[in-house]
Amino acid sequence: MQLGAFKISKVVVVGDLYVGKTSLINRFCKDIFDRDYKATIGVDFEIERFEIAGVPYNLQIWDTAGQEKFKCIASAYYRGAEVIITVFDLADIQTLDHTKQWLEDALRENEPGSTFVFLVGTKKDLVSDAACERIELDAVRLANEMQAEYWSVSAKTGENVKEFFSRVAALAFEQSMLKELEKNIGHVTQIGRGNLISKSLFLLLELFIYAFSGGKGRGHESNSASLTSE
Ligand SMILES: Nc1nc2c(ncn2[C@@H]2O[C@H](COP(=O)(O)OP(=O)(O)OP(=O)(O)O)[C@@H](O)[C@H]2O)c(=O)[nH]1
Repeated sequence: MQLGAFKISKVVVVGDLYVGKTSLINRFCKDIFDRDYKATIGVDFEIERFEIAGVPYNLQIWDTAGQEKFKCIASAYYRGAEVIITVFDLADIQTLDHTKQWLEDALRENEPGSTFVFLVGTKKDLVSDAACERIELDAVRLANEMQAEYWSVSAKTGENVKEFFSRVAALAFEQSMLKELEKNIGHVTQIGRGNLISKSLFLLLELFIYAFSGGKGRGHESNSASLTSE
């Protein structure tokens, strides 16, 4: 199967300084947590490898600087994002107010309707369950306005981090397949005698049959797809 065309998706992580963007990425990609703060200068990125339904698939995760003075460097990397993750600190409610602006800046560099948006509250370990629930009322309302999916996580304890990125990978993978399908919708392949079927549709069907007949990747599983992070 020729699946090379959709094997990488770009994910851009934005938000105020000190909200925990680097820590979130490091917990997921390296399974580490550093309590010392080192500001991101400009941008940085990690590539995380998955296997979805037996297909190798990569997420290129861009960590951007929250500091104002680096904003113009970081914004040069927003283009071509399939996923935008807007991050705020559950223990610093002001950072939630700034997420809309971060999202607008990131969306400006991308085609309308071409990105999945997530709103993520970090440092869940620093707030009580009751406080978290109160903040989440506002966060979910804002997420609806932003047409984003809301998640709360802790890079320190690791709570929800794998689950969150599994969801990101599953949605990005699905989006890549649909894009591939749209691109090739005109190209038809003859299957057997007389049956015409889009090559990509055929490919998709093959993939789904494989996925749902137990052809799962190795390693941890998410709610929505079987993923292996290598
Ligand atoms: N308790 C706790 N502290 C966290 C968590 N995530 C990040 N931190 C701390 O918050 C501080 C800032 O984290 P960073 O990940 O560097 O923040 P950032 O958003 O990447 O910051 P910039 O690079 O300046 O944009 C660090 O001291 C981290 O240790 C968390 O989930 N829980």
